[in-house]
Amino acid sequence: MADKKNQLNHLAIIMDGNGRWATKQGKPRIAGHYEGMNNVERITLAANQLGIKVLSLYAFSTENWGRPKEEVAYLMNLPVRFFDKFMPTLMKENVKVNIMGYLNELPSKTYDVVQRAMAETANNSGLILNFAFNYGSRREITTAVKEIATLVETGSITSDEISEKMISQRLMTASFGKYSDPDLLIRTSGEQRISNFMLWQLAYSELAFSKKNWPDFTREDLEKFVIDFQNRHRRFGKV
Ligand SMILES: CCc1cc(N2CCCCCC2)n2ncc(-c3ccc(F)cc3)c2n1
Repeated sequence: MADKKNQLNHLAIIMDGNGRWATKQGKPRIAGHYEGMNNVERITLAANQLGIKVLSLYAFSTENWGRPKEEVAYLMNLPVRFFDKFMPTLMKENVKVNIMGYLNELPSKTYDVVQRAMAETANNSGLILNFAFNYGSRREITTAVKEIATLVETGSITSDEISEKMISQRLMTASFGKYSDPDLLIRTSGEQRISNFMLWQLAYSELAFSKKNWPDFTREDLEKFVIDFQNRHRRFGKV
């Protein structure tokens, strides 16, 4: 009997190669970020039509603050431009926006627009578009460990009661329930690194890499990766 196809419920993407895309076009790096933003919309709609339930996109890591301040300033305004341009489409396609990260560290204008986007789409029941924004996985796990250590210190729980489930429930993906862990991670640009993205959640995820830079990654590319994933034999640590 043929293996049954894997169900792709949660797709994660590290959207890399935007600066390189721009350089190849003889344009400034920020032109790559802008085109990368437009591609977020294209791939979000494609993922929604493919029946994917959660799409996690690594937009800005806690390490990205070290980039040139002009570039950071441009990036901090991208969410404003994204929602100005795409919120009507997101609402029409019933997409629910979630932002995971240390949002209280964002500039107030950026913070306000991401909070408004989550509020406006809160009742949508389609694909969850989950932006990792000022997010870092080691910091996320460390925060969960500290919370659990406090529970032990105060006698609320014993250390024997600490479990993987207890840690998972204290991560920023807890609200996704059975879809909290990506089934597949795609990274574009040819780089093959995880870069402190969803380290706990990716424990059993399939990994795939595209040599294309993010702005060039198309719906057709996505469909090929989805078909490849469906035909993989997933092991979850077993033979
Ligand atoms: C601030 C980092 C950043 C970079 C970025 N780029 C640039 C680099 C990555 C490739 C995609 C385009 N995008 N694209 C959408 C957003 C976005 C983030 C949050 C949100 F609520 C709505 C939109 C975005 N954010």
